[in-house]
Amino acid sequence: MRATIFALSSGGLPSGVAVVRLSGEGTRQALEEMAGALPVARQAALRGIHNRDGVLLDRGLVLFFPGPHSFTGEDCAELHLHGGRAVVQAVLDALAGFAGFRLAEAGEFTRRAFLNGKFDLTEAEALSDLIAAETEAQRRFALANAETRHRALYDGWRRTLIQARAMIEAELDFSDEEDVPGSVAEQVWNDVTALHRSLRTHAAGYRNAEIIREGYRVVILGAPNAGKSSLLNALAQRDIAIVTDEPGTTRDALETALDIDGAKVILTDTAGIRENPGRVEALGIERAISRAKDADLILVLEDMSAEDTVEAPADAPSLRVGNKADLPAKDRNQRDYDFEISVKSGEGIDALLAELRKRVGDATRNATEILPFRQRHVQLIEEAARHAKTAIASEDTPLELRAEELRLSADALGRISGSIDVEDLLDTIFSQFCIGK
Ligand SMILES: Nc1nc2c(ncn2[C@@H]2O[C@H](COP(=O)(O)OP(=O)(O)OP(=O)(O)O)[C@@H](O)[C@H]2O)c(=O)[nH]1
Ligand SMILES: [K+]
Ligand SMILES: [Mg+2]
Repeated sequence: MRATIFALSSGGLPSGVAVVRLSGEGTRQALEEMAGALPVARQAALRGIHNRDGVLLDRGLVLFFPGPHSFTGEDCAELHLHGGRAVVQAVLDALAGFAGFRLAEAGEFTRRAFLNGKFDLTEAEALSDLIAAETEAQRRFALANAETRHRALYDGWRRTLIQARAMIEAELDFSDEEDVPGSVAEQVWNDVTALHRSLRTHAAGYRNAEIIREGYRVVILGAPNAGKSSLLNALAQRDIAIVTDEPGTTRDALETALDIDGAKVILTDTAGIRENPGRVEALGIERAISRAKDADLILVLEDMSAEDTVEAPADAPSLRVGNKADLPAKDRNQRDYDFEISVKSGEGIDALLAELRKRVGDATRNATEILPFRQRHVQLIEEAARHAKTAIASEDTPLELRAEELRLSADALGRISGSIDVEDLLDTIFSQFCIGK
């Protein structure tokens, strides 16, 4: 018999209310013994909750969700307790005393729901994202993904591949006969070629999903004393980085997360870049350059009252920002800035922020599009694309082998949403969930 699992499903204690969730065959027995008779299905009942020796542990709401119409598909229950540590511990201890009961592992409720066909893998992953969501864009994206839209897309593509393979196999079966229409194969390869293109485009959308889920990365780069740390503090509206008039103050990359119009932005302050740095500083500069290479936007900051300049790494999107507009400028007409600001007086900061807003908004606008949103998805899409490509490209290869490539391509797509066997993936996927989910 499969264990009955239980866990505290609500957040940290103490809290106003704590919800302990159960799932499995033993659920009825536990409710009967701990809370008297079983409550009416899906209706909250106020009950005394006892341990197995009949000692009252708490009074709270008890809900019973008989399977299969429950979250996991099994018999489930919720105990809404007073959110004290001792209350919750006593109830968990009592539950652990039933034969065949144990604490749920991370993501185990959702895993059971998946195994019982309550939703597919991408939906399950989206639920985990919904719980992790901190910004509006993350919430919207996760909620839109917690529908069958990924499966619908991938299953549609799989059908195309399966159809193509069927046509090729039909052609093989009839190849001795004279009246096989020769254009069939051509149409099939056109379809697969179009599909291959769609797979590549879809895979490329991952970067957008990453920006929504992980944040839009802005890196501030510049010579020592340009005012990088001052700018970070100004944009974050908090004193996060140390500011002094000593060049080389910041030695290491320093990150902070901002919420800009509902989107997550990771702002990174870096060590000032200069020739002949000290040993620690040199490491900091290396790190600054490596962060800048991964950035969605680099703010190249320059002290307009000083001589030092820094070049942004090629092909990274960047803005040239001149700082210290409050001071007399040095041969300024030779320099060309996108923005001139003074962190000290606040001049120009709003305009810079407006530009940031616009760029972040553009990058996260497609939070409602269907994008791959896990590295896992991209790997499988790329695998599918590779097999499709091999099938298309290898004209000299026997048709049987090309048909096999189409099957492999379809299978890779099927593994994304779990339409085909994914047993081997489940441990990795669900272990990233939280306990009680
Ligand atoms: N006058 C003036 N001074 C500024 C302005 N912005 C920053 N400063 C000053 O410039 C000095 C250096 O500022 P930081 O923010 O530490 O510069 P940084 O680029 O982080 O420097 P490092 O970490 O050493 O590379 C400090 O004394 C700041 O107060 C500004 O807009 N105007
Ligand atoms: K400094
Ligand atoms: Mg600094």
